[in-house]
Amino acid sequence: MQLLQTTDKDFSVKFKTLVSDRREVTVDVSGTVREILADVKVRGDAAVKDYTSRFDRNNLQSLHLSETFIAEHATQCPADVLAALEFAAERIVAFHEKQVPQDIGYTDAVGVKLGLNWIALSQVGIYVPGGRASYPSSLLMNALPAKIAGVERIVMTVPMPGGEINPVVLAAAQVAGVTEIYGIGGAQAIAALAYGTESIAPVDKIVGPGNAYVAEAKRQVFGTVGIDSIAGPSEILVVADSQNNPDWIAWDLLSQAEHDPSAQSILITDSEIFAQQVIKAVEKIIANLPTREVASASWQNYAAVILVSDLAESIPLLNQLAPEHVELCVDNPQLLADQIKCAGSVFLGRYTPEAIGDYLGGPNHILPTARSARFASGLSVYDFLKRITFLECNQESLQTIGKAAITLAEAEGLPAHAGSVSVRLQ
Ligand SMILES: NC(=O)c1ccc[n+]([C@@H]2O[C@H](COP(=O)([O-])OP(=O)(O)OC[C@H]3O[C@@H](n4cnc5c(N)ncnc54)[C@H](O)[C@@H]3O)[C@@H](O)[C@H]2O)c1
Ligand SMILES: N[C@H](CO)Cc1c[nH]c[nH+]1
Ligand SMILES: [Zn+2]
Repeated sequence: MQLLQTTDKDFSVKFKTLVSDRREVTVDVSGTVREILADVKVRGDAAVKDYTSRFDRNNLQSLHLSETFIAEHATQCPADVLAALEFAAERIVAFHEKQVPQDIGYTDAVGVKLGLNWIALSQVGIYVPGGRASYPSSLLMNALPAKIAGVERIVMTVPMPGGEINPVVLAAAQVAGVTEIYGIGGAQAIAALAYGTESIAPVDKIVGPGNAYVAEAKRQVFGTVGIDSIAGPSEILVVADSQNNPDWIAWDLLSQAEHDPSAQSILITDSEIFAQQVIKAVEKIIANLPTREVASASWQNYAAVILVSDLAESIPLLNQLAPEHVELCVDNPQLLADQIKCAGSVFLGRYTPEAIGDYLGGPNHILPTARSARFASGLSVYDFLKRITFLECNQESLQTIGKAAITLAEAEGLPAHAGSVSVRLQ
């Protein structure tokens, strides 16, 4: 891992490369994705099957996974794993149930009735990644908030590389009550959900994480359908002082690196000795780790240890990076946490490894990446709800507020607007 010091002359140039929001969106990916989307829009199931054969080495007869297939595979999930899924689901549900918002309804001082109702989306697509690893945890994080919001139709896609699926994914689907499942992934799955095919009816919104192809496909279908946020290749930024065990921090950095060659891991510390200890620990772990992504050159390009003279300096750097996950491994982490403006999710103290949040802390692990935490938030119940507002005047209240509306309509040069109010005032 490269070591950068904020006092170096070229620090700002090097830091800029870490901040680049183009890390996961190469021209190559957006061009490939555009072609896949256009092809699926025209050729439907046939195109989805072609790409699934090419990218997932899976020659599907049917995109849909039958009830029997799901049940047979789900029963292969070991009992201890099923119990852990159920435990995780309980914690995720408990946190997300607290998010359900209240409708608004009141009559104002002049007698106008006003209201705002939260309405669940009717049909959503949830993307469960499955290229390099399988993600039953992402299935729970996607589906449980949708269920709590009251979504009627939840359509899940999950790639099945080589025609295989981890039984734990299908057990998680049963825990979450997801039944409409298609064994497809990547941009072709996003296209099928957005445009529909012969065998998949289109949805209104697509949520969920995925690699650079999935993230780019969600960007490109936005407008045809809603999307949650860009939840692409994982990121972690650890702020740690020298009182930490370097091995613990090294594992934390690698926990996100192992997701993807485009993942990003950054440590900010105020101790050069500690920085060197963590770099060494990372190298030692990588040498013995079976996961290939962490050793890849592209991961190393986006990974760094930044040496600051005071940990207070970490805050402006962090807010610029807007990382998916932040760990604050310091005493009194709340002091730093209160100053964070841009991050997906924050983990406080030395005993809250980010991996706990990945599985069962409670908050959602589907979080904005590629600096989109500047304007977006993690998945929540709100993503599955929309709002409709209501307004009711009576003859008296229209008299009271109508004249100002006529004045504004005339000021905008829109006489029919003015007329539709004034005819009611006579
Ligand atoms: N930000 C979050 O909230 C969050 C949560 C969980 C996982 N993740 C991320 O999800 C991702 C999972 O990635 P994954 O690859 O394991 O699974 P994935 O399901 O996202 O991607 C697999 C699909 O990518 C497509 N693909 C692969 N190579 C391609 C190519 N050359 N051309 C066109 N399409 C291609 C294939 O269609 C394949 O089905 C990781 O990047 C991980 O960091 C993010
Ligand atoms: N760290 C991922 C989000 O970036 C979520 C995850 C699922 N399983 C393991 N990790
Ligand atoms: Zn993870």
